Amino acid sequence: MEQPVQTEMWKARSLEELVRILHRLFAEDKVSVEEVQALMESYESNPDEWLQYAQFDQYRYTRNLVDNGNGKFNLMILCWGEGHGSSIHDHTDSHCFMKILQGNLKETLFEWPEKKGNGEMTKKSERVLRENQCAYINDSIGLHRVENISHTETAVSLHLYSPPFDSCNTFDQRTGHKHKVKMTFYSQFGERTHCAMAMPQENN
Ligand SMILES: N[C@@H](CS(=O)O)C(=O)O
Ligand SMILES: [Fe+2]
Repeated sequence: MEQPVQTEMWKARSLEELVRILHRLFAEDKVSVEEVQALMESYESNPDEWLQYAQFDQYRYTRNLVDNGNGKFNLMILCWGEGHGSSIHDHTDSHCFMKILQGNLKETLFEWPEKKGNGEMTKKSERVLRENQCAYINDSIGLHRVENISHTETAVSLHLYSPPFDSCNTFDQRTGHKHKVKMTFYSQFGERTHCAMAMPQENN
């Protein structure tokens, strides 16, 4: 009988421990997507540990930097008010892990538009991600839109991007046309980011 490949199983008992193990994994030359996903899923969300990073905005979802992973990854907490959502976007050739810390998020997958296309984008699938679940996406899987469809509950998610990036493309669902946007942090390490220039918050 074939033995299943034994990957090391980690359990992160706190957010701090999760960050510590992530640093260890990303210090290696090769990082396993499955291992990172399983590790992030193993952390049982405890609001006491992440509340300091969870800063909400009235109008749109916020991105709050938790750790810069020694340059190898960015770990951040995204806060979604009732009805907040992203546009359809790519992930700039990075790996993207998304774990739900509180509430539910709907993820809709789309195909990349045709090079010279000019029509409605093709929806591939949709699903609802629930507390403690960890999803994964990269550009070869496709594009996605993420939404907190609840009108009564906020949602909080933990995202890991490797390598880190600060811009991505957003796509118009009707035409497939893309538009490069810069992404900013609402807070970093628990401190509200100062906007030196009166720059509008340009998430996707
Ligand atoms: N990739 C998005 C969040 S999500 O909608 O996956 C971001 O980093 O802002
Ligand atoms: Fe995303």
